[in-house]
Amino acid sequence: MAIKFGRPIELRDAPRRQAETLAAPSLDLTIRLRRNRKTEWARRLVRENVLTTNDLIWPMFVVDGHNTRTPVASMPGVERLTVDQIVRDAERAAKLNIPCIALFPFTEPALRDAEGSEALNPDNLVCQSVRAIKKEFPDIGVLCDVALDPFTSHGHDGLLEDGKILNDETVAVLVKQALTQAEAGCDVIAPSDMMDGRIGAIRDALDDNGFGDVQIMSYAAKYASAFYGPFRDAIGSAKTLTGDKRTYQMDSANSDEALREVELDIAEGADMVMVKPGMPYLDIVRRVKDTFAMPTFVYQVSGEYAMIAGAAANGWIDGERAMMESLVGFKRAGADGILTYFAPQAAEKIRAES
Ligand SMILES: NCc1[nH]cc(CCC(=O)O)c1CC(=O)O
Ligand SMILES: [Mg+2]
Repeated sequence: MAIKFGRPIELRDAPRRQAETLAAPSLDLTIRLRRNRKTEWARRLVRENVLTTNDLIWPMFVVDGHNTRTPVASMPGVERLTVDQIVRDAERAAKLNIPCIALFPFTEPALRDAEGSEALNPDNLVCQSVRAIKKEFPDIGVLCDVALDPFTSHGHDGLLEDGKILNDETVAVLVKQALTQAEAGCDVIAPSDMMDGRIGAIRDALDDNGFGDVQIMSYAAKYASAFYGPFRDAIGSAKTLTGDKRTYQMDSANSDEALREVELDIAEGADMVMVKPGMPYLDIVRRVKDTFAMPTFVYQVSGEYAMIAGAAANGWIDGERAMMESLVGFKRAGADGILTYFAPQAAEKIRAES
């Protein structure tokens, strides 16, 4: 039915109802969208998007030591965990039915060097964690980030020469890092470095080395963002980072370019693609999902978490409602899943309400 000014065109010539009295004015509206919002049951009935526990990937920070949990100051409620404690949180994830966890290491400064060589140590914190988690909870998905920044003395994701990040030389190292993680038992390789050509190179190497079943989730459209600040505190690269990452991460003003990045990563063999950060880039999530119909993920990054958790801790917003609103917003934008530090809280809330 064609509609103009709130009155169906077919009804435009029909006699109008008289307003009852002037004291109680009544608009002559045939259509009132508020009817469907009147009651909780009706709101539930017409709800278009739902967040479920199946949508969640829980990022965790691992640190050397034993039986220790250290709060990350800029991420209220998030801690760095020793390997034994990572296994305890993996257990919590498994009990909450969260499908997948993501691992990020805090590397001791003494182990960092210009080449990020600790990334290739088969006994580094990430590999230790993967083995420990898989031993106790083989059915939970484990995702490992591929990039050199937790391991380099300069805090960049790649190899640095004369102030420049080398692309192809970095890709050669990332391939070795991915193989090291696959060897440890990682299920999903997630390159976050934004070098050109790394997805294809990693896919080839995985296939050639008997890891044909290891999935790749590409950080395909990753922007140079101020919202990564608390993460860099958490992995200890905030103070060491020289300069910024704008020669490899995307310019936040760009949208078409994100489609080109995603298209290439799909062509090179990505099984799943990701947009990062999340809340300021919902338009990118929507365009990527509509254009490629791929499993599309979004990372609600540390700074987004900090904004909500920090404001909530001050009593400025209702933290739980802001959390759920932000997460369903990703679903509405077309995301199939969300990497979020809120994963355990959100899963608990979903469970309590079902
Ligand atoms: N390449 C490393 C990496 N992987 C995930 C994040 C950020 C995640 C977050 O902020 O929560 C970063 C930081 C960066 O690129 O500087
Ligand atoms: Mg790319």
